[in-house]
Amino acid sequence: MSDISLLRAEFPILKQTENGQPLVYLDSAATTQKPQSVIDAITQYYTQENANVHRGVYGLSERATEKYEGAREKVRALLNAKSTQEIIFVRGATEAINLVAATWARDQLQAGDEVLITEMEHHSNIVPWQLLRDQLGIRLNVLRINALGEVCLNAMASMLTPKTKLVSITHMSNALGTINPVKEMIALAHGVGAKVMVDGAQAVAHMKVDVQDLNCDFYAFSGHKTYGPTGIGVLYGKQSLLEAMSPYQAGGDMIYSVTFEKTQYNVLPYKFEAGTPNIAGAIGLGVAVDFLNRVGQDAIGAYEHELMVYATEQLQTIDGLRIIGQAKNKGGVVSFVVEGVHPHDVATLMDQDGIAVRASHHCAMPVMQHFKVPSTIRASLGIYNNFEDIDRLVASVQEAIQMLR
Ligand SMILES: Cc1ncc(COP(=O)(O)O)c(CN[C@@H]2CONC2=O)c1O
Repeated sequence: MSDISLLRAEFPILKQTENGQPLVYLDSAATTQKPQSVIDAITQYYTQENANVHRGVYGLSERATEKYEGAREKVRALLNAKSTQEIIFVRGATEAINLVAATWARDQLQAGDEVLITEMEHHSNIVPWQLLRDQLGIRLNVLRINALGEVCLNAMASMLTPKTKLVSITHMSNALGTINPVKEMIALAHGVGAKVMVDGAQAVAHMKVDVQDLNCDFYAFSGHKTYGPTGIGVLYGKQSLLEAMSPYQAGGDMIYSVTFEKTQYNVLPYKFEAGTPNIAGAIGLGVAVDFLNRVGQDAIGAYEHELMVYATEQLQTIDGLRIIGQAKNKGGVVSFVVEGVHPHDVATLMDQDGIAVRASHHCAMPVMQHFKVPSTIRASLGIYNNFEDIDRLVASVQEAIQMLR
């Protein structure tokens, strides 16, 4: 692992204080902080390279297009996709999932067909399928989690039927930290002919993702959770599926020719990229990919795992504190509740100590229902966190509890 103190120095926001204390940022599952290289790339685009892409026949536009499409190639390589035609730029994981629901699913699913999700999904991988259930009459089946926050492959196999047409699963839970055995889950789903969408929002910044090795049909992630800017994300899709899918949004750039009688759509990936894209965001994402490649996704995940284990051990010494989510295979997320005090009150007091944690249902209300809690306090890790951050977290939790009890 690269020198953490040198890596921390690349993140300007970490130099500031919060309520007079050095900031301890422990909400990377919500959004990661941005390295100076990403910030500089966006500034450089707007100060030296700004032009619309794909259509200009002048140097500025050609350079902007080169940067934009260069970012797409970086993402292709990061995911080990076969072709840049399989890399669609969207706003984030939410839009990626909604795009599949609005196109592939609406094209392919009919009343009585089944979609399988897990109990640990983020709302962005629950509600789109509920909308289709209510509109198309499909069945939405839910693979339950156990007391540790894990799914069971045997239980999944027993829920798959010839009517299961889509399995949509998170790679890593934002609320629990559970890392799912997605490769095995994909193989099980393909065994009954179902396609598989993987929500990778919490995975790409923490582990190497190889979409060909996984053999997933779709894979989604958000740039802002991978040290990139907000408003840019990626949908990977197998080219054969994307070719057959109806367009998602209609307008400029997604067309080849338009008459009032008929429109011929553009080739991939542009068929799914209507209108002026988030050019600066994509360029920023490309530089974030450079950062991930320089530090190493698996190295980041391994370091965060060490911090997570240390944080769990330290927090568990606190009377009345219960860790929510104790999967054997777990990423850099520690969710917990404390008997007799509300998560929001604890997090609010922790903010006074300069500690930034999330107190919420984390857009995973079914997970909260499963564990019978209204919300949790969640500390989620990034490459810039260190063991001192964990010590300050634990001390601040202890102090907040004493004040509240
Ligand atoms: C597993 C998962 N899927 C999808 C999303 C949606 O991503 P976008 O908001 O980028 O479209 C999130 C967001 N995570 C939330 C956002 O804030 N805190 C969280 O844990 C997520 O954690």
